[in-house]
Amino acid sequence: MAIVAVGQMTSTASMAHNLKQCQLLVKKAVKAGAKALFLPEASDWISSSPQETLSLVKPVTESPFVLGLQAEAKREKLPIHVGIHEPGSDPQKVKNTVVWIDENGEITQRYQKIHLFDVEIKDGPVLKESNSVEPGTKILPPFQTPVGKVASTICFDLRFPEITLALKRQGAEIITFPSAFTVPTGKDHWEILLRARAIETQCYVIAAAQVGKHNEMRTSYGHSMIVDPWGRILADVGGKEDEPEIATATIDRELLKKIKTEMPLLRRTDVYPEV
Ligand SMILES: O=C(O)CNC(=O)[C@H](CS)NC(=O)CCC(=O)C(=O)O
Repeated sequence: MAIVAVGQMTSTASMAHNLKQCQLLVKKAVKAGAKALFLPEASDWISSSPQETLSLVKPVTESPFVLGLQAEAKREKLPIHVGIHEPGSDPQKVKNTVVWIDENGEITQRYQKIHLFDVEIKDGPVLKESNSVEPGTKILPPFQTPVGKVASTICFDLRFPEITLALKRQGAEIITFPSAFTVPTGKDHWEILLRARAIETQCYVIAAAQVGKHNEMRTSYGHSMIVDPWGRILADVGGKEDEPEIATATIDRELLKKIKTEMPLLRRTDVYPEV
């Protein structure tokens, strides 16, 4: 049994401001007795243009945001899972990644978002993530942590059950979706997708989300959530842009085992292909 914390915030283009918000979330997580803190996609910044993003991006070893969070993790002995940007192999592009910073402040895992958010919704969001982001090409195998076996995905990946089913097959216990969901898609899809992923994988789902107004062009839906392997919502931070907030829940290894034993989801790979 371990307590986990999910953190919600409103990143802007100021890395210093965003680090301050994360430091507050670390403080709250430590106070709540959490053994790991999960932060949103693009916690380091949300910009208003690809040009701005390119002007901000730095390798992790030179990013004041990442270095600052590593120091927090080390000081508090608190692992942190956080969404950031990293330089792409093409100098005109960045990587949208999530890293695991362990309790010693070391980056020990890294996943690069594989599905990019390119949408043109009438009267809704028009976003072309692939203009500035280079897609990842690999699933990161679930990794052991003090709170259980964690599997990383990012935001729009949530809509592709293939990745989460693959992670389930590789032994995931906790599937994470650090996100910055738009308001129109969030209000109709966010909760149902998170609960569906939890139910079909029989895993805990931890989804840290950006909330509120980042700039003139971007607003996020919020509702950071922790869902149990039966699909029940254990925590929901809500949709208000206030001061950075956390919610916590307890990861129960026995419940993971119980649900898998009581309702084995045996695949018919003789009928359809295994993903
Ligand atoms: O731009 C950054 O720096 C951070 N990245 C994001 O905010 C990404 C790409 S624009 N957002 C999403 O994937 C939202 C998905 C979504 O809202 C849905 O699937 O409905």
